[in-house]
Amino acid sequence: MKYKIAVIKGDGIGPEIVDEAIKVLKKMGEKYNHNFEFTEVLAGGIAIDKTGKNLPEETLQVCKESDAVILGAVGGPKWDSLPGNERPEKALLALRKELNLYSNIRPAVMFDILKDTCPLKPEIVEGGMDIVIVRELTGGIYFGKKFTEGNYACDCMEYSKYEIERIAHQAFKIAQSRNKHVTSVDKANVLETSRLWRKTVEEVAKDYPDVKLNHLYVDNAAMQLVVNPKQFDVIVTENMFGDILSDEASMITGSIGLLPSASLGDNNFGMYEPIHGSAPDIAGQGKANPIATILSISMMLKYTFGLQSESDCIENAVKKTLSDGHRTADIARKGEKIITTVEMGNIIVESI
Ligand SMILES: NC(=O)C1=CN([C@@H]2O[C@H](COP(=O)(O)OP(=O)(O)OC[C@H]3O[C@@H](n4cnc5c(N)ncnc54)[C@H](O)[C@@H]3O)[C@@H](O)[C@H]2O)C=CC1
Ligand SMILES: CC(C)CC(=O)C(=O)O
Ligand SMILES: [Mg+2]
Repeated sequence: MKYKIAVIKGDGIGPEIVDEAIKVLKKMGEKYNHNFEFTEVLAGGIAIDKTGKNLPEETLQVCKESDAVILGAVGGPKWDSLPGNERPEKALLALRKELNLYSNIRPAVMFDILKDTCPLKPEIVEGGMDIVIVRELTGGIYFGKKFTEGNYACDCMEYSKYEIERIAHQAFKIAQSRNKHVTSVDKANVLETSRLWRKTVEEVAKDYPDVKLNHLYVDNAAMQLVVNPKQFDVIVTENMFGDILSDEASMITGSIGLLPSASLGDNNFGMYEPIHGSAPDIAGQGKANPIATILSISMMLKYTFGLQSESDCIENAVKKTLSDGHRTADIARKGEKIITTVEMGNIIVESI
C-alpha cells in the first residue's frame, strides 16, 4: 500500500531529527513492504528565507493532499523580531487550524531504563509515570483575539462549548482504553473559559460512566506532576496549559527530547511532531535527541495508518537501544559515553 507523507523539517534541529525519523520509516518500509512516499515542503523560518512567507500555499496544499504530515520544529532567534503574524511559529498554528487538528495527544511515559535520569526523589521515580496529555490545539489564548496598541497588548482566551466537547470526548475515549481516569485541568477559580470547560467536561463525562473524572486547577496540577505523577492517567486541558504541562512532564521522563505527539482531527489524518521546539542552542551540533521524532513516527503508523505491529516495532527498537545503554547528551549521566543524533538514528534503524 502507498502512504503519502508531507515532510516539514523546519528550523534549528528540525532537519537533523526529521532526517533520522525518515531513515527509520524507510527501514520500516523495507521490512514490512510498505511504500512510504515523501514530499518535502517548507514552513517556518526557512520558508520565510526562501519564499518570503512562513507558510507558502504549496505547503498547505501538499499537506491537505497527504495522508499524514511529519514536522520537526519551527522558529529561532533569527526571526524573533518579526511581527506576530509573520513569525515562523505562526505557520505551525496556521497549519493546525487549517488542517483542523484540534486534538494533541502527548504520551509521557517514564522508561524503566531511564529512571535514573529523572530529577525527582527516588521514591517518586519508583512509582513511575505513564500518562497521556490530551491538549486542545486549535482554540484558547493562542487563537483568540489579539492586538497591541502602543503600550497596551491583549490576548483573549476564547472557547466554545463545541470545542471543549470534542476534546473531552477524545480524552474519555483514550481513558477507556487505558486506566479509566480523566483529570481535567483548568483555572475555573478565575477564568470564564475554565468555568465553561469544567461544566462541559462534566456533561461529557456522563457518556462515560466507566471513567472516573476529577478536576485540578492548573497551578496545583503543575505541582502534583512532580509530587505524584503516578496519580494521573489521562490529563485533558486547554491549549496553553497543555503546552506547558507537557514540557514539565517531559523532564520527569528524562528529557524533552523523548516525548512525541500526534495532532489529530476528525478522520485518520494527523500531523506528527516532537513536543519540543527547534532548540537553537544545540542546532547543527549533532546533540539533538531524535527519539521524540522517531516515536512520533510510531504514533503515525498506529493512529493514521492503523499499523499497530509496525508501531510497536519502532517503540521496541527505541527501548532496546536505550536498554543497550546508548545515550545522546540530554539523557546521559556523568561519565557515560555520548552519541550523536545520527548515531542514535542509525542504532535504532539497526535494532529494527
Ligand atoms: N513545535 C514547534 O515548532 C515549537 C517551536 N518552538 C520554537 O523553538 C524555538 C526554541 O524554543 P525553546 O523555548 O528554546 O524550546 P525548545 O524546546 O526548542 O528547547 C528547550 C530546551 O530543550 C532542549 N531540547 C529541545 N529539544 C531537544 C532534543 N531533541 N534533544 C535534546 N535537547 C533538546 C534545547 O536544547 C533547550 O535547552 C523558539 O523559536 C520557539 O518558539 C518551541 C516549541 C515548539
Ligand atoms: C508555537 C508553539 C505554540 C508551539 C509549542 O510550543 C507546542 O506546540 O508545544
Ligand atoms: Mg510547547
